[in-house]
Amino acid sequence: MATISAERNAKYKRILLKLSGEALMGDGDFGIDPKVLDRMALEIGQLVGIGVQVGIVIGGGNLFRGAALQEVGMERVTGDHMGMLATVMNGLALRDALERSNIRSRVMSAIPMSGVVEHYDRRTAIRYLTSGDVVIFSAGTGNPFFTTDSAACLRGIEIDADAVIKATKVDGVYDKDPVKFPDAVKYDSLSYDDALDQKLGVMDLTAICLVRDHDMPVRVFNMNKAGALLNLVVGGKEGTLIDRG
Ligand SMILES: Nc1ncnc2c1ncn2[C@@H]1O[C@H](COP(=O)(O)OP(=O)(O)OP(=O)(O)O)[C@@H](O)[C@H]1O
Ligand SMILES: O=c1ccn([C@@H]2O[C@H](COP(=O)(O)O)[C@@H](O)[C@H]2O)c(=O)[nH]1
Repeated sequence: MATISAERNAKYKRILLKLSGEALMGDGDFGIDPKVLDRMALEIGQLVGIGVQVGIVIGGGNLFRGAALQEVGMERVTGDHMGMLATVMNGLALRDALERSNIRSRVMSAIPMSGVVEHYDRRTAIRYLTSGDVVIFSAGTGNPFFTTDSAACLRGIEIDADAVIKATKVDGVYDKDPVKFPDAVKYDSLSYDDALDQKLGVMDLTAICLVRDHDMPVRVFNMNKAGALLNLVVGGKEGTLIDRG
């Protein structure tokens, strides 16, 4: 059967996919573009179709970020709470798009929100993944002063994923921010220690320390490139690999 042979060929059997909240805006500057969500659902469905187990952490940068709210005068912890709630809204929107594409999915939240989404429980999440459901882990780590990159690495380690796959707007990790510096040079791979020493801004340093300490590989790729997610999951060369080198 095609599905079984593709599953055998997949390099990763279980992944933690980190989706940028900002990317959900599409061409807008706030909120959610339904076309972007539908495209994400299609690409996630391709993974499920070849038997890959998919956990997702979604960011909140399209709605609120605690640090930005603090800059305009709000107390930081309140701002972070708003940022985490933003990721729950994004998670609900993604679940809706997945289910419209007939992809079974669940939203779990690190902050209890009875009647809206399930409270995060690791063993239940692993059970859902094993049965083929996509699990969206929302509300970050549940704690202020963290980011969803850290949440993605944390959940990736907890669910024993084969890799954390960070979907972003750039096509990998560069020696400096490629959005600001057109002469930035891309890495095909680099070590955790290099990423930390060079303070590369593609992921926060807390997240990189966590994956380094648990030897969890991270791949950064451009989610606007059609087919890239499937390609990297079956072992194609996409983006940048961060590992122990
Ligand atoms: N050395 C670097 N290599 C690649 N990208 C970098 C680097 N330094 C900074 N960046 C920036 O990091 C961004 C990637 O982070 P991204 O916006 O996807 O994550 P995020 O802020 O965690 O997402 P969100 O909060 O929207 O969920 C890129 O758009 C790029 O501009
Ligand atoms: O564990 C967490 C995760 C996130 N936050 C807050 O949410 C926003 C949105 O997350 P992004 O990673 O920036 O997309 C973040 O800026 C924090 O304010 C949090 O407090 N704890």
